[in-house]
Amino acid sequence: MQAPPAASCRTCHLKSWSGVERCSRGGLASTSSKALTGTRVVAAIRQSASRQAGRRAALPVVAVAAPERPVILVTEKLGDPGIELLQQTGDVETAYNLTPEQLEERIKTADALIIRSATQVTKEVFKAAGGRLKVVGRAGVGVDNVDLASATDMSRATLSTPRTLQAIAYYLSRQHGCLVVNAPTANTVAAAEHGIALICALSRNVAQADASVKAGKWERTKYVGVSIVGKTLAVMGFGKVGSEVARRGIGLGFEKVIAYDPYASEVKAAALGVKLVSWEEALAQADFFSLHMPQTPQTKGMFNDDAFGKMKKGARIVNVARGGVIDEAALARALDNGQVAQAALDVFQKEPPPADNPLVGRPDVVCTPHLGASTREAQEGVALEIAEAVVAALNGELAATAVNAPMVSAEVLAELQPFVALAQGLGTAAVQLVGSHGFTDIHLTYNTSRGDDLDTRLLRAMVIKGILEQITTSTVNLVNADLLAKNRGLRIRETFVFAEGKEVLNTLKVSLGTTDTKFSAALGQDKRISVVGSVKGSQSYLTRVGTFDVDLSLQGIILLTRQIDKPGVIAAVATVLSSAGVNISYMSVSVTPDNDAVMALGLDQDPPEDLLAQLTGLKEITETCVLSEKI
Ligand SMILES: NC(=O)C1=CN([C@@H]2O[C@H](COP(=O)(O)OP(=O)(O)OC[C@H]3O[C@@H](n4cnc5c(N)ncnc54)[C@H](O)[C@@H]3O)[C@@H](O)[C@H]2O)C=CC1
Ligand SMILES: O=C(O)C(=O)COP(=O)(O)O
Repeated sequence: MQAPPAASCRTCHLKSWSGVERCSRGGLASTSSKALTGTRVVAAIRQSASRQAGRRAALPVVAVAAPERPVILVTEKLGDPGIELLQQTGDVETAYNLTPEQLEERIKTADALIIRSATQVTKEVFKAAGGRLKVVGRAGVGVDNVDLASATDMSRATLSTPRTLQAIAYYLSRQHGCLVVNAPTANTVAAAEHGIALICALSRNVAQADASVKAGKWERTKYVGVSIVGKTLAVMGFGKVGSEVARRGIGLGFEKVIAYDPYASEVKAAALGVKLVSWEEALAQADFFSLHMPQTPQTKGMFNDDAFGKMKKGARIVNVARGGVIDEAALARALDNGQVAQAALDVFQKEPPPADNPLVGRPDVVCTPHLGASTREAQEGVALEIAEAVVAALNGELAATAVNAPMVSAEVLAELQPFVALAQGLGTAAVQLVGSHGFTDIHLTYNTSRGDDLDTRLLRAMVIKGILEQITTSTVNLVNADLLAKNRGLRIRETFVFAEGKEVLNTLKVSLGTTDTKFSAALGQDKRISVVGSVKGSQSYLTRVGTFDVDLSLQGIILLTRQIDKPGVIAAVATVLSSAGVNISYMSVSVTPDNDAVMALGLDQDPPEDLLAQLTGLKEITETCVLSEKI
């Protein structure tokens, strides 16, 4: 078979032979843009000589003839400036309110798809696209309606990457597949303004009073409100939107604006005059709650019976984030018993909410139909932001907001592949050791034979991914990792410890700048949270937590216990676990000369809360911490 056409990289001008691949120096080959103006790159797999010989090898793509202009399908209302920009590049087709079946039909002839929050881009949609779809543009922040794994799988299915790269390809997304890009900043202010609008509407019964007047009534005593002055506002989730709400809350006259966000920077909060507090403090102190955390496994249903029960009686709640962070049935109960006085909801567990939603019909609940991002200005902003990103993606360029962009050259991928899971696992483990006050910076120490020649972009990105994806909606990749960390006020420092031998990486240490930890043994001598790991065989291992040596695979669930080393303690822990039916797959114990010990146990399942309480109830156990799945 003939080699595909050569093309030169825009960055380094070296010849590249793949239309959408990066060259070895990280630049993009220029055939992809050419391909989209004159030909279309399709995922035709070229069998290499070595594959025919029974081995798998790197498989380039081939350019074939295709229509001149790409087809861009827009399935939700997009601002005119965005449409105009897209029309300069491709044929724009708008088709709103498609059923899933209609979308699956239309997608077959699309090169790009632009959506907002209502279009579900499922596995079936990617399958139906048959490899033609190159980019999905989300005109807004949340990409929870896009099946990112399927965007990934699609490219794997069509391009079958070499076996040794599959794991890394899974993490980092494709060189040849469907990109997903979003517009994460242009609607921040709009969402914050909507939060403020709902706070005001709630405190003065604006919506209910309006409906009453329009119904011919004049109920002045029924709609007496409450003042904002003298009250405390708790901003729950102090990211882009939350911090803008806090800034505006201070201007509105709230006596105190506090924020709960275990991962936010205290410096950033203090600069806005906001005090970061713990979850319990926020619940106990606030009169108004404004929710701005993403929906993640950790935040799902976090406003439940227990949380409402800890609030001041008569608290008011506004949710412009995601419906799933509130347990809707629990909120209805809290409203029934007066624990919560009123709520204003822009988002719902299911949208549009079904007829039996327990909140929508209530007079003490104000609802808007997911309008947070719906201002003219924000929609123009996201339309332009997403159009630019989609055009760039169609031209084979990287967008800073790419959610699954091409990453690094195949050579670097291959070399660093064993360490990718390690870097992400250490980031995930480290952040789970942080207490409620967060951390200020990340320090990475590479013990490597390459010294400072080691290309750390990928590993650094994976550590940041491990950390940030536990705490934000952002999807982290090589392109945006440093920017996302910087935006959160996180400083990153890297140190190289030169090692003898040929190992690319002997150990990686991730240390977070804080003394606030859920597990004090995780603090190193420098009083920072630190974890160290290495790769043995192809497995990632956690080898040190704070000053304690451990030896445990970084997969699955890890239980850390700190204890006084005495005969019988290990057996007592094992007995508690086994009596609860929790299987221990592996165990390592590290003891200091003064009998201070840390035990690391690999568990087959998450230990229930009461089991941890039982463990800390044992006289010799001083603390416990669980590093959960997704490591
Ligand atoms: N209603 C609407 O139309 C809109 C809704 N949104 C939603 O608003 C939310 C926030 O968006 P951004 O501020 O842009 O995201 P962001 O990623 O900038 O901020 C999210 C913040 O939540 C914090 N967080 C994570 N886990 C937490 C936890 N367990 N407890 C407390 N805080 C936690 C993170 O540390 C981060 O600071 C997202 O869910 C987004 O989808 C955004 C725009 C419009
Ligand atoms: O950007 C977000 O996350 C939003 O929730 C806005 O959704 P929308 O674009 O208005 O459907």
